[in-house]
Amino acid sequence: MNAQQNIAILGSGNIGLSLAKGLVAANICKPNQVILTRRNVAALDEYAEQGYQTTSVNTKAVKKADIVVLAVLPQQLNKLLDEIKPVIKSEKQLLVSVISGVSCEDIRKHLEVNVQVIRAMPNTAIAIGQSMTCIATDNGTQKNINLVRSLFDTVGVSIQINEELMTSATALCACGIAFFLRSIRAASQGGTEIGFHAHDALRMAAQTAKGAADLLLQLSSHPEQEIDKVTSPKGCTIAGLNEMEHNGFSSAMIKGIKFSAQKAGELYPNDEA
Ligand SMILES: NC(=O)C1=CN([C@@H]2O[C@H](COP(=O)(O)OP(=O)(O)OC[C@H]3O[C@@H](n4cnc5c(N)ncnc54)[C@H](OP(=O)(O)O)[C@@H]3O)[C@@H](O)[C@H]2O)C=CC1
Ligand SMILES: O=C(O)[C@@H]1CCC=N1
Repeated sequence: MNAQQNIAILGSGNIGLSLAKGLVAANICKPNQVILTRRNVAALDEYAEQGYQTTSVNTKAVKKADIVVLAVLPQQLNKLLDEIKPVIKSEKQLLVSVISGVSCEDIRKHLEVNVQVIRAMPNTAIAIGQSMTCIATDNGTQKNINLVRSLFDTVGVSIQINEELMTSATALCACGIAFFLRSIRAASQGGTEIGFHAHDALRMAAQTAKGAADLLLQLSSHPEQEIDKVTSPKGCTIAGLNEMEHNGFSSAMIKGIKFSAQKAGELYPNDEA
């Protein structure tokens, strides 16, 4: 982004603020180029103090912005689109939606404007530059796809996928953060049962999980290849692994991800009361 461009984040909650922090931390833009909105604007006071623009008036934010990020809940989207409809100009703004379960076409149909819409599915690790972000569009130009990918590449890794896979990407990557966090938490609880203080157990489990992920990412190897290096014959690793599998470890993760993806496809429309 150049110094004259602004990005509006409509719906500055968990993911909207994580995105804002990530973009500023990566030096993509200054806080004063980011316009944060939410209805309870007082909750954004600490961001206003840091130099971000804040407002509860979405139309004001859209008018100033080159890139408009939609980051409300699926059930809050229709009201938001009704509000910004009069100020969306197809030739001016690029819409980026991080909203789960809402297609580019759903958004254009509601706005009745042929604006470019690019979907991005990041996760909360975006705040520390470690997101896995999936990008999809049905009408974005290559130039704008490249722009959006370049934004998300500075705050993690992005890939472009077909739009029909976005609900699957939501489950695997966006919800996935929670699934891996819960497994680290479970490992730390096991660690406490076998003798470590809770804070030590959590740190040890988290660093071990990071090492496991980096083995795959840095060596481009397969999990089973790395597991084979850990499991000594008649050893304690295979004993522990098999006990976990007898209790449904892999099956629970697979079923959870499938259920999550199904739910992601059912989130919209379901307007907030
Ligand atoms: N959390 C995550 O890890 C991820 C979430 N997503 C998607 O991002 C979206 C947001 O999720 P999340 O950040 O968790 O949800 P949050 O509830 O934390 O954030 C939504 C924000 O939108 C604001 N909001 C609601 N209505 C309006 C409105 N009309 N105008 C302006 N702001 C509004 C709310 O504040 P207020 O009530 O004050 O208006 C709230 O701060 C969802 O669609 C979700 O599917 C995608 C990837 C990852
Ligand atoms: O739980 C949710 O619905 C959102 C979508 C992805 C992450 N959080």
